[in-house]
Amino acid sequence: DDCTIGGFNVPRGTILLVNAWAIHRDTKVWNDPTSFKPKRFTGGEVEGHKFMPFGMGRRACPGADLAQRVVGLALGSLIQCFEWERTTEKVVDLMEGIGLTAFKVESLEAMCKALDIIMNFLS
Ligand code: HEM
Repeated sequence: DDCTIGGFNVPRGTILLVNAWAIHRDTKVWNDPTSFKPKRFTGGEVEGHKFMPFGMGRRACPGADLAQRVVGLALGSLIQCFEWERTTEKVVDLMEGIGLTAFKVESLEAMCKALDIIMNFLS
């Protein structure tokens, strides 16, 4: 049906796209939005509820629980099983590119070496 959202009249049949990118960077919504502050998401702090990488509501991503477990597991395995080094002393450029998925403007180059514990496991 026709409705009003945030003061805007939205006619029935309109396709609405939620700009999660902008919401995630909105200073009215987040304290210091572009800073890396993992504590935002720990201890049930309020800020975590405003994070919506998997969408929200009825059509939210049904794979969110699986994805969050796999991302943590993959990242943890990479950190625990390998020693990582940068290829240069240059400060890592964290600027993101433009597109549908999040990628870096400058690709991250790194060297990794399997730790003994994982070498034993693999052999
Ligand atoms: C880090 C990984 C992932 C991210 C960031 C992600 C993100 C999203 C987002 C933003 C949507 C759209 C939600 C909306 O329309 O409001 C979506 C939809 C969907 N995702 Fe994911 N997703 C991920 C992984 C997965 C996985 C692992 C599965 C399946 C095993 C999955 C299955 C789906 C499906 C079926 C939909 C469509 C839901 C619908 O339209 O009703 N996703 N996802």
